[in-house]
Amino acid sequence: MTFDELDARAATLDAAHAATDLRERFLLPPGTVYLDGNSLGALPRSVPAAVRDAVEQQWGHDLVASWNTHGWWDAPVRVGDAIGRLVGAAPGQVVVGDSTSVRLHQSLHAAAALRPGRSVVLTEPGSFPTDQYVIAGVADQVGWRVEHATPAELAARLTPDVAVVVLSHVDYRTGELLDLPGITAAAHDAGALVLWDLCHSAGAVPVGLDEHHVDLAVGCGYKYLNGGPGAPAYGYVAARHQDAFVNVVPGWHGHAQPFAMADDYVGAPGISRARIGTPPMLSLLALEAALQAFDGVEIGDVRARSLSLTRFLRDAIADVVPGSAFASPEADERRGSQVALRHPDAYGIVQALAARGVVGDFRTPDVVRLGVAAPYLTHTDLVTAVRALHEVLERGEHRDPAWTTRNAVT
Ligand SMILES: Cc1ncc(COP(=O)(O)O)c(C=O)c1O
Ligand SMILES: Nc1c(O)cccc1C(=O)C[C@H](N)C(=O)O
Repeated sequence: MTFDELDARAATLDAAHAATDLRERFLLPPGTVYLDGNSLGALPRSVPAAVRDAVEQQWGHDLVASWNTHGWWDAPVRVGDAIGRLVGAAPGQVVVGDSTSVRLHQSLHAAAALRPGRSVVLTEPGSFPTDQYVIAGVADQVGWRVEHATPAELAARLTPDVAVVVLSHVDYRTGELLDLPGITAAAHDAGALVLWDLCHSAGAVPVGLDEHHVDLAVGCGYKYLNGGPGAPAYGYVAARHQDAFVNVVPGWHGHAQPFAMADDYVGAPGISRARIGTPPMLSLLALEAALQAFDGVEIGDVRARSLSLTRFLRDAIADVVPGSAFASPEADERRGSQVALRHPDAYGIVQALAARGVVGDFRTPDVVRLGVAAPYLTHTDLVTAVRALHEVLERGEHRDPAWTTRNAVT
């Protein structure tokens, strides 16, 4: 296809998907094609005024009364319910606060308490580093052995000593989407629990936590949920596990009667039991405002748009850069919301693209990661990105010596 033909095809697809074009709900710099919403989501238009109000009115004027008058105390569960709608969890099962790493640590300890006598945590090789570190750390603390299995090997490795299976719903590097319903059911057949990391799927892919009887899940607020840098994470505890949920960090916000200031810990009923300490209120309120970008939108419709965009991007790259080595799966049902390419000069490509206003990211050792946050991207944006990629490669911009020094954060 020529670029003129790609432009025409993009225009047709954009018209067909006009109902899910939510670009107006975001503030993005003009001239930028932002393909890194799977690292830091874009700024929703609803956020600045909400943060200003939280700072000036709620904190600055109403002061400590805001814990009651502005609903600060209940925010972790209220915002949890809003996230729950996007990941298929009925109200009262998601709590917001702390980082994904902390929520993972907490959930793993809870899993150990729910499956006493079992000695293995089964996970995948090559998952996001924090997941690997936290799994190893908790395994040391509770006396588990860590075993690794690829998704294809999982079924055979589900022996009766497995306490919990911990997986990323979408792989951060390749964008591979795992079969959450099938794996969850297989784990349950073996008597194990499942704990899903939803960082790269929440807000982009339907998850169906309740529908598929997931036990525990965690995720961050700053990628496809657009909560901003350092947005608090969330944890899901299925209602059926809440009474037996042991909170390894039993902070006072999770106490049944926090203002009784009791000497002994008694966990609150329901999901509040998973609360820890004072949440980062400003960030939590920013996340709550950010979630308004999904108001009136079904996640299935976001997914349909995302699939059209990633399919179009993949096909266009294959067309324009023959021989492209894709790391992300071709089949729609196995691809999350990103297109990842392997290239020996991946770092230089990402830098050269950024110099042209096309922001993706590099993941070691050789991955160009193009995240596709469907609400604020169009097929036409993607032609701009592919045109830039074509020109970078044709002109050798990716081999510019300026790109040999790697930045600390990419
Ligand atoms: C799969 C996955 N898990 C966890 C994290 C992050 O954990 P934390 O929020 O603790 O930095 C990320 C991204 O940073 C991630 O991609
Ligand atoms: N959480 C991040 C951070 O604190 C600094 C820089 C990047 C991030 C990210 O979210 C990276 C992201 N999880 C990834 O998939 O690579």
